[in-house]
Amino acid sequence: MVEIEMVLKVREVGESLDTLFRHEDSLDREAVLIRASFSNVGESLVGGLTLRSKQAAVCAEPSNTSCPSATLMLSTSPSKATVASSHASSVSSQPIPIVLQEKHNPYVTDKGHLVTWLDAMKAQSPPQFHSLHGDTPESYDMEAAEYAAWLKKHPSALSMFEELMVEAKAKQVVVFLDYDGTLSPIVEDPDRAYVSDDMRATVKEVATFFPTAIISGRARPKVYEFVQLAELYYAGSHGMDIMGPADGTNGFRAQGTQVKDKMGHDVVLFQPASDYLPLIDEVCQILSESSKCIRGARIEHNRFCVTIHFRCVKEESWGALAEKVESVLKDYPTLRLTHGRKVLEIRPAIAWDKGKAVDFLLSSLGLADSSKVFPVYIGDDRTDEDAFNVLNGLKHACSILVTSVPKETKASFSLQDPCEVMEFLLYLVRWKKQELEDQNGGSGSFLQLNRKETLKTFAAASFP
Ligand SMILES: O=P(O)(O)OC[C@H]1O[C@H](O[C@H]2O[C@H](CO)[C@@H](O)[C@H](O)[C@H]2O)[C@H](O)[C@@H](O)[C@@H]1O
Repeated sequence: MVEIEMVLKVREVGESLDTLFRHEDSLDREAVLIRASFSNVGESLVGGLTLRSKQAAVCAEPSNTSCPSATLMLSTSPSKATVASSHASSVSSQPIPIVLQEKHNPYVTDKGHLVTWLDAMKAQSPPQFHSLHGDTPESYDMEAAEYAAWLKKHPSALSMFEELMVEAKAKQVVVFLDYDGTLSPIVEDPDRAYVSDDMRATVKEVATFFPTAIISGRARPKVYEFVQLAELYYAGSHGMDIMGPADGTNGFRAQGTQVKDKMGHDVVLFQPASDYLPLIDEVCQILSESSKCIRGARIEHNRFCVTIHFRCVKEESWGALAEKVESVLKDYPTLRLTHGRKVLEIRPAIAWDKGKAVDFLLSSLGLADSSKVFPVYIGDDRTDEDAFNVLNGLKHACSILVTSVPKETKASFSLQDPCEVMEFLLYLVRWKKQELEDQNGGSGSFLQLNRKETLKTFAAASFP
């Protein structure tokens, strides 16, 4: 079978590929299209490329060496165009769709308004609550009132704990945790976003009772370096790099390719965007060079994504940084831009995100029956909204946003900061212990028995 490398461009065409080939004016493009046409359009195969219909909404362009090698499946409409990497197909029969997007700049926000990247950078960096309203007693009252109103829609997961656990009773609780801003506090230097020893011990205990995964935008090895708990599942690069213990935890074992980690342990691995690695390396290198002149800018290689930090960049230079990012990204149509807390992020334009990672982990752990499972997801960032969305589609689940200011979110509940996250996790552990005790003939209210003790532990927690 002939291997063809190409960039996939999805577009709506109302005519057959045969017609499209004839009308193409670019020589290069014709060359590829002729190669495609020789295969006879219509459920045929060209070098890993399946053309399912004459009404295909796809045209392929010749690649340069930086393009991901193609293991592509095309279908009849842009919304169905799919790309499947060899890794993905080994554990998932569903090909992963390509994300269709508007031009890189300006782009469409969730609300459908066209905004420039700069506006988006400002929007994701709202001033702290106090500076929004000034520093007068009235402004404090106003903020308190706004927060109280918001809390009615997204109540504290701590105050709702007992009600929540009524729903969780007799179900398998699965815990999904974001890293930055959830397990560790937000700090200026991403390399110093440590998790406290108390938080580590808490997560370790959580994992002894429930299958537990950390789903982060960071490179998976970096999260592992911070957390250092081998019993967890780790999904790095926004879920594009999933690893878990091969022997499973709590009797649950995720599917994936079995490999050995650096220490020689057997682990399972699932990397739906592995074809993109060379491309991401290249973009990371270019951006690291081109952003050198912008003081405070920092480029972080997150394996399957590139993160551009602007937390330490003066606001007057944000536009210049956005321009640098745009000028690089326009040459890479198979990559897309998202954003988080004072970061822009470049990632493969495949429909894979933290929500898909949650879905994947649940089904690969054999926990896809939503009537028997109670997933809990805790996260603080825009990228966690994809996971909240998935949980909202399940029968029983608990989605929690970590924030101390009102924010637009799909999460049902809230916690203020990592300290409260730890308190909630301790509640979970104690609830489980109580449940096991009750099964053995004990009784009593979890909160009555444990609240004082929990708060004591929580107060002793330190976050560097
Ligand atoms: O999905 P997450 O685990 O929340 O990771 C998202 C990004 O987190 C990190 O950046 C954020 O935390 C930094 C350290 O506190 C902070 O300096 C930065 O402004 C935040 O956006 C991480 O460095 C990124 O690579 C992750 O994508």
